[in-house]
Amino acid sequence: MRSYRAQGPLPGFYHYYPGVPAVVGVRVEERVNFCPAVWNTGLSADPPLFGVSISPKRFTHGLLLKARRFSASFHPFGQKDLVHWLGSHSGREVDKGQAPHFLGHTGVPILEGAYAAYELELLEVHTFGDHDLFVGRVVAVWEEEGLLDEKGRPKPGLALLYYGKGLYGRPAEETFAP
Ligand SMILES: Cc1cc2nc3c(=O)[nH]c(=O)nc-3n(C[C@H](O)[C@H](O)[C@H](O)COP(=O)(O)O)c2cc1C
Repeated sequence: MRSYRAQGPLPGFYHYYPGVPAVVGVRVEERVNFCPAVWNTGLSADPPLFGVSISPKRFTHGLLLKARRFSASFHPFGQKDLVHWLGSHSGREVDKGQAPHFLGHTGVPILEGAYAAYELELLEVHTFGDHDLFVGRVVAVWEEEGLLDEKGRPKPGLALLYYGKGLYGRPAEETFAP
């Protein structure tokens, strides 16, 4: 294998991809915005905590601090064009609230078409380098039963995967339970 010493920002810090992007939905008064975040992770099962790492450059960042609640939704690969559009335009320039969505129990906007979504209440924000980790407590869950298997997992081959630098894919339909 080739190796090189890491100095400063890496040209491609993406070797842990492909990842499943979460679409972060946030609303402040009438303003609705959506921002895909592939830097997302479960943090705790009990209580259910989920985090998204968002750059302060994003319009979403300021909205999250104001709203203190947000959604995170997970989408089929068929929605790749929409997810890519949401992730390549800023709410500062376009109204991404025009994307089809509904409001959850807590009033957070949830992008239509998801196989699953969380409603989260913002618990803490921690800065790690050039991104801030927004940690939310899951207060409601939405699931599209027809898109999930009997254990609540997305059906094989369904989820949208992000490979970085504008490349998307989907998982194989073949699965293994060793
Ligand atoms: C698939 C995908 C994943 C992304 N993941 C992140 C992420 O984890 N964190 C982040 O800050 N930006 C991420 N971005 C970039 C933002 O989504 C993008 O800059 C977006 O246009 C910001 O919108 P806003 O300015 O309306 O908040 C991602 C973009 C794409 C396309």
